[in-house]
Amino acid sequence: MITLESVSKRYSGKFGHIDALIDVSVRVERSDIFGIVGFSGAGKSTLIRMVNRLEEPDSGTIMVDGDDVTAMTKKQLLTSRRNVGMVFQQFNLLETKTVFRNVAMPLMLQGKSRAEIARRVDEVLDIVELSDKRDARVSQLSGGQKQRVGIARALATEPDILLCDEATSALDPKTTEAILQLLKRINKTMGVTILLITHQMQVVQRICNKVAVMEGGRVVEQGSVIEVFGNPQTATTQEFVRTVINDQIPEAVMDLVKNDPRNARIYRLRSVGVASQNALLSKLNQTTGLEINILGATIEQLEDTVVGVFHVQLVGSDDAIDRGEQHIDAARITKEQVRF
Ligand SMILES: Nc1ncnc2c1ncn2[C@@H]1O[C@H](COP(=O)(O)OP(=O)(O)OP(=O)(O)O)[C@@H](O)[C@H]1O
Repeated sequence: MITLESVSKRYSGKFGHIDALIDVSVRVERSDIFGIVGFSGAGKSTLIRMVNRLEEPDSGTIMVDGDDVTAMTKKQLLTSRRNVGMVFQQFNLLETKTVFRNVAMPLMLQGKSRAEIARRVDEVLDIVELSDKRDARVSQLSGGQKQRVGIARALATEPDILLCDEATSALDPKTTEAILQLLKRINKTMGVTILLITHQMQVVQRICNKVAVMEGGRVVEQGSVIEVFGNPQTATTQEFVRTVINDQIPEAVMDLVKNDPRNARIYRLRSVGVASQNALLSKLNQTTGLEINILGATIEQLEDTVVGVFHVQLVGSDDAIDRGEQHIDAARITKEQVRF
């Protein structure tokens, strides 16, 4: 549905150049909620702006719904943009105009009739649950209500794709959650594909099914949210995942372990689904006779499953611990020895 293939973009200026995107390839399927996460300056905004050609790539191709965006004429591009709604962090609304007027704007630009505009605006205001504010001025609304207007405006032209540029970054946690649930409902009930950029992993955890992690203009990791959260490969991804799933052993626990004179090893285990983890630990104990101490555990829900990080101390002979390791590998649980 949206495919970026080997896209690169360099900004040049007085002080040299910046490679904002380096050989970026991303594939968003129909009905995905695809999150792009990264620290400031990673290239997220540049990437999302490529999809409706607010930015021109230096090289690579960008396909939206089978059409090559980079090869479009101005007229074709205008038509294509109607199919791609955009939601902004700072809302980008006309503050002194009414909610109705703001949402009507893209339809007016399309030359729709007054009756058609009124019908569609009422329809989308109902979707974002803001019908009672139809005639209020935007300046009188709260941040969350403003973002609902922004989403209604983006949906007015009945797009198949919604691009969200840090859509919840200016909102408090409760309002963020309400807006995220609204986006999820729009995705599920209307089948709208959502591509969003964020620096908050919580946003990805709450609503995305796929994620790409960006760093220094490159996509360093991408996949299903469960794959990436369950087994983050790069240091940057691990840092982001850690903001949602704590994978550190509490210091006080570590101190106790350090002073334990017995032969032992500590492992960080990552698993998808709790059942597998629980079964493994009891099996380990039964078959190897190891003493197993859980030093910490974090379990977080992702989509319809859970991802867990467990720290376990295996106490016993080296031979028994080696056999324990084999059981862990056989259970397809990702393990990493924690050294101190
Ligand atoms: N128009 C521009 N001219 C020059 N450099 C730019 C321009 N736009 C972006 N950049 C640079 O390109 C890099 C990527 O910027 P981009 O805005 O895409 O990152 P980002 O991940 O969206 O960051 P943030 O979360 O802070 O918005 C940065 O180093 C930025 O300074």
